[in-house]
Parts: sequence; C-alpha cells; structure tokens
Amino acid sequence: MTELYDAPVAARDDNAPVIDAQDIRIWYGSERGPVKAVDGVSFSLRKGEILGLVGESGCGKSTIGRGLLGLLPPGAEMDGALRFKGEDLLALPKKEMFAKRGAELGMIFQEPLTRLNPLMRISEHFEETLRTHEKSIGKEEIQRRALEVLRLMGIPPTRYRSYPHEFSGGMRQRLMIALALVLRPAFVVADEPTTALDVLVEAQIIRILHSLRSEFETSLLLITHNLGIIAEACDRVAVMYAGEIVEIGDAREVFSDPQHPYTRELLRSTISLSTTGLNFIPGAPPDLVNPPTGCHFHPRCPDAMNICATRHPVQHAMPNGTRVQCWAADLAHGRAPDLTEDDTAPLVREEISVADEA
Ligand SMILES: Nc1ncnc2c1ncn2[C@@H]1O[C@H](COP(=O)(O)OP(=O)(O)OP(=O)(O)O)[C@@H](O)[C@H]1O
Ligand code: NI
Repeated sequence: MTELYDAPVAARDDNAPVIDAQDIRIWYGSERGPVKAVDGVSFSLRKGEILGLVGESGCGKSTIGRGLLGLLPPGAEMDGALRFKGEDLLALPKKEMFAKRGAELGMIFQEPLTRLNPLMRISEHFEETLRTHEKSIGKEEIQRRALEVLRLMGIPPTRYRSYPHEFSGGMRQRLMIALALVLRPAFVVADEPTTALDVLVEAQIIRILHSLRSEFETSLLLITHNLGIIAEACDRVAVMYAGEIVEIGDAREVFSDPQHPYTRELLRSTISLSTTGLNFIPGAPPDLVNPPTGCHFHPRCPDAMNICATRHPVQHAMPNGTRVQCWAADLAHGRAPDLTEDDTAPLVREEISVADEA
C-alpha cells in the first residue's frame, strides 16, 4: 500500500523531468567534522516548472542550488544521483560540466560572480556571451535575442549600445540576468533574486518569472525568503529544515493546508512579520555537524511526540498529494500504523524555558 503512495512523481509522468535529484548529500569540511548542509534531498522538475525553495537562514538552500550546477566551493563534497535531461551530471568530467553550465544551466546569484567589462558596450557583452556557445551566430540574431531579454528585464532597447557605467546599480543587476537568460538555459537556479533586485517591485519579478516560463520554457528553482513571491510564481514549493526537505508539493496545497509543523510555523511567522524575515520561530536551527537525533525539528516542534526524539521520520505522501516527513502527519493520515501509545505520547522536554527561570 505504501509503495503506491511513495512512487516517485517522475514515474507517474509522461514528460520526463529536466532535473532529477535523488538523495543528494552535500557536506563541508570543518574542524569539528563535516557540516551536513544537504542531507538526503530528492526532487525533480519538469519543463517550464517553477519550484520554490524556502526555509530559515542556514538550512542549505544555496548549497543545494550551487550543488545542482556544479558550483560548490573547494572543500565541499557531494553525492547522490543528479540527472539533467536524463544525463548523469555527477559523472561528467569537470570540463564538460562547465560547458553545460554556460549553455544549458544558469544561475542568477545573490552576488553576481561575473563582472561587466567597463570597456565593452552592452551589445558586445551579448556578442561575447552568445558566441562562446553558438560560434556561427550572426550580428542580427544576436541583437534580436539580446533585445528580447532586455525587454523582459525592463531595459529599453535604446540602451543596447551603452556602456555599463551608464547604468544604475539595479539596472546592471538586471543586465546580468539578461546575459544569463540570453542563452535560453533549460534550467535556472535563482538564489534570492529579490534582494539583488530590490529596485524591482514584487509584481515585476513575478511577471519576469512567468515570461521566462512562457517564452523559454525554463525550469526554475527559486530560492527566496519571500513567501509572497513563492505563492504567486511557483507551481510547487519545497520547505527545507536543517539540510532536509520536510514538505514538498503543490504550492497551493502547501500554503492552504500545510502538513508539517515547521511549515505551519514558517507561514505563521511570515504572516506576522510580512517581509522582514523568517527568524522568529521560537528557538534556533540546529548545529549541522551534530543535528538532533530523531526528527531534526523535534526540539522546536509544538507537536513533538516521544517517537520524534528517537526515530527519524520518513517522507510519505499525504492525501492532498504533498510529501511530508513528519511523525505527527503520518499519525494523522494513517501512515504510521505501528506506533505504540508511548511513541505517540507528547514529548516531555528536559529544558526549562526562559519564562520558567524568570
Ligand atoms: N563554504 C562553506 N564552508 C563551510 N560551511 C558552509 C559553507 N557554506 C555554507 N556553509 C554552511 O552550510 C549550511 C548551509 O548554508 P547555506 O548557505 O546553503 O544556507 P541557506 O539556506 O542558503 O541560508 P541563507 O538563507 O542565509 O542564504 C550553513 O550551516 C552554513 O554555515
Ligand atoms: Ni542562501
């Protein structure tokens, strides 16, 4: 019975996923031992699909985004299975991964890594970018494609022959995005585009994301703290906590009927704080060198049971189609038939709360 619910989404789908990540683990070396920044994450993305990735600071969002594109810093290690259009990216030699990254895999960074050359006109930047990957492309075609992405980013065509210094900071950032998109990558990771694009209003970003999908059929992993943008722009959403995806599914379902207590806390904290951040859930995320036993969230969870402190929950499909890694959700939906009465008794915590001490 469980097999039916747990069949991977891709297996039920006619069109194969563009990106298929299975059991991805990424860790950084540190003096205290490996920092398990991503600990067994799986998801897939179909053509034109937008998956939002949310979670508190330090939960591993940027690490997964960089890992998918082969852009981890030295000292980071990664394993698992990562397929791009069916091809195993982790098995590719570094050089081929690099070529693929430029043409088919794109990243929109918090801080752009590439710099604009002050001596080159905008038009020349587009020529250089396009010719690196499409050697025989003509000047007219370059201009046509450049103007198309410039329009998408709200930059007037009259600026095509300008120099970078003639642009404002915000415009330069949009230009960087236009340069990334002109190659029409099949898969793009956008890491906090809102902070980089603070000059753009939310509605404008959402419009850009939608045209990305409709004009280029780009699949997008969108990392942001802004749940408003996720709700407006994403098909699906994945909620990350301490290196794991604790809930993933249709964005409307996750927002209207969250199953994981962490998702509920996240939504609640965001509603009360609006746009100022997500760090107001009581307690702090765990140390990723020594994460808590059982469920990583149990020390902060309002619904924690005894089992949560000892046994790690497994991701299960819920009746609304979302996938959730939580004993309480399992119990509520008959996904954990073998739990005893002691397992499901509310967890008695040892810590004394601040209020008690005072
Ligand atoms: N180069 C590195 N070396 C060692 N540890 C790192 C490195 N980069 C990130 N980490 C650690 O890995 C964990 C995940 O970091 P990551 O940047 O992926 O989180 P994030 O969810 O993107 O956070 P934010 O929302 O603040 O951007 C954190 O504990 C962080 O301290
Ligand atoms: Ni990040």
